[in-house]
Amino acid sequence: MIITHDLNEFLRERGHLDMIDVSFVPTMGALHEGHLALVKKAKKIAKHCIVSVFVNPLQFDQKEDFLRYPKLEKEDVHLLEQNQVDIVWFPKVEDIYPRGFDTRIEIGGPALQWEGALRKGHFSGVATVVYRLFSLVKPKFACFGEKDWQQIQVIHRMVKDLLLPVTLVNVPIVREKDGLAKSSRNRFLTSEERSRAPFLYKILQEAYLKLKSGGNISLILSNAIEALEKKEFKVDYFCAVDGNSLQKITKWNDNARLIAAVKLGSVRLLDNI
Ligand SMILES: Nc1ncnc2c1ncn2[C@@H]1O[C@H](COP(=O)(O)OP(=O)(O)OP(=O)(O)O)[C@@H](O)[C@H]1O
Ligand SMILES: CC(C)(CO)[C@@H](O)C(=O)[O-]
Ligand code: BAL
Repeated sequence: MIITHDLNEFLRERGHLDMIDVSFVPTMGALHEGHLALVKKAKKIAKHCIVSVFVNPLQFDQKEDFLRYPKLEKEDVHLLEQNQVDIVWFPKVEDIYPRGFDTRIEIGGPALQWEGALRKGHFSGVATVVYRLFSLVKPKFACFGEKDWQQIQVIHRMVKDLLLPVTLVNVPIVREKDGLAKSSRNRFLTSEERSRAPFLYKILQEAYLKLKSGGNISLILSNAIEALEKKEFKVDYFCAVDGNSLQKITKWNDNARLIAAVKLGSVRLLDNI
């Protein structure tokens, strides 16, 4: 496995794979089984797999969130080595945003609500970094996790609208045994919060089953929110939406998605079903 922090070295090594199928997994590091599911999928669909590890400053609206984002380079390299990745690239900030860089990608539609409304500039930061990474990596395939459902829809919109020559592949959510969606930020839960955290998925599942069997959407959602608040989750949103446009729906259907973001202590949990 090639491990590089140097853009020129990365491009040289990438050049050696140029004529061959390459899949790409962009990450922010502190890798766990969720990321590894993306890597495994990437390895299945293409001959070579490239992983990037870059904590993108542009997508953080809270400085403290950026500063405390876990950095575990040695452990990440070890996990990727075990999974036989071809290249792991740790870009430097100046490689992604060189002096004078002054472009932002702004996406409408699926980026406007939920995470987009609550985290100012977040999806513009995500889209801009993903576009830059795609330009440098030139992958045939790129894998993204369904844990960040809205992010996937935003990136699909960008790829479609800007005619990017990449095929996006979605990977289902990987969960802990108790149902909590794996996430790098889970490590910041206290042990008491960690034991309460799976309640979010439990409530999502219960609401989903009721919605699927034709129950009243607004009643089911308000009961779910009430149950979460009773357990002292601060609910940012818990909503039934169209799975692609992320617009609220009033009637459950086959393309619907239940999405949620809640705060538990200092951690924001994202999940969907
Ligand atoms: N539990 C999971 N199941 C499937 N995919 C996941 C999971 N966790 C993260 N991913 C995916 O891995 C990619 C990189 O995500 P990222 O590095 O931000 O990790 P993360 O665990 O989501 O961290 P955090 O949400 O705390 O920022 C994204 O496509 C994300 O959706
Ligand atoms: C796609 C991504 C790597 C862009 O920084 C990030 O948003 C993430 O880890 O989901
Ligand atoms: N995993 C999504 C990226 C973020 O929360 O910043």
